[in-house]
Amino acid sequence: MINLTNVTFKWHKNDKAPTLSISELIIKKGQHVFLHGPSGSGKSTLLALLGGINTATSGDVVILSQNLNTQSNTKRDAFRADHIGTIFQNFNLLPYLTPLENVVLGCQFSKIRQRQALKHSTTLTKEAKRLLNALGLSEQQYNKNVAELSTGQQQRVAAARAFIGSPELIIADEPTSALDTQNRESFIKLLFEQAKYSNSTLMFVSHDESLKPLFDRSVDLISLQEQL
Ligand SMILES: Nc1ncnc2c1ncn2[C@@H]1O[C@H](COP(=O)(O)OP(=O)(O)OP(=O)(O)O)[C@@H](O)[C@H]1O
Repeated sequence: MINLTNVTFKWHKNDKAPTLSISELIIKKGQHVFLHGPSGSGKSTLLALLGGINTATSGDVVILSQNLNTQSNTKRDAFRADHIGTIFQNFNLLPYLTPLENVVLGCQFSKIRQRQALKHSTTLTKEAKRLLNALGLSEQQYNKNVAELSTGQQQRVAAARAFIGSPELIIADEPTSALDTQNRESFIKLLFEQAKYSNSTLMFVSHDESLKPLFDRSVDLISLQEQL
């Protein structure tokens, strides 16, 4: 599913040392992976490589048998729309759309994701409702102004948007940092249920190591790079 080989990444050509240097990282399909490491260790940088937002300075970043490092920006954008759902730390919801519209938007740029969504429900709106319900947002909130939702409610909308159309990879960058421990755990369990339902691999980043036991596998970015 994910296969990184001899990957280095420098933000600037003249940087003395790379921000990331990973000899090998293999993630199997369907795994729920907890990626952790101290602040500044490169977690978000790695997620940006996996999502094809940035490309490695050297090495291969292969996702679903496609080497993102040899693809054009346009191809990587299309690949991301078709195969990757992202839950951002600050959620990145569009404030002028309702929660329901925000979720449908998650598959607007991909025919593949739309087709997948329509396998589960008869319309995209119905599928968005199914996901919002499964992720714990009550129906009264579906057509509200997004700006009027609490942090926890916005997080559920962001997760439903990532999952619509069952992308093979879900990338979640510190999505629970604003929640208390109990809400964090229950939200993560809902994420796992959806990941299972859509057979998605989950890459979840957090500082909070107490969450580690909930996951199938944990990757410590510092030790990963020491394996060089
Ligand atoms: N756009 C950028 N331009 C230049 N350097 C950057 C950029 N973004 C991040 N960096 C640097 O890359 C390094 C890794 O940053 P990154 O955000 O990936 O770490 P992180 O582990 O996700 O940190 P945190 O846990 O604080 O979010 C840091 O030294 C940071 O200063």
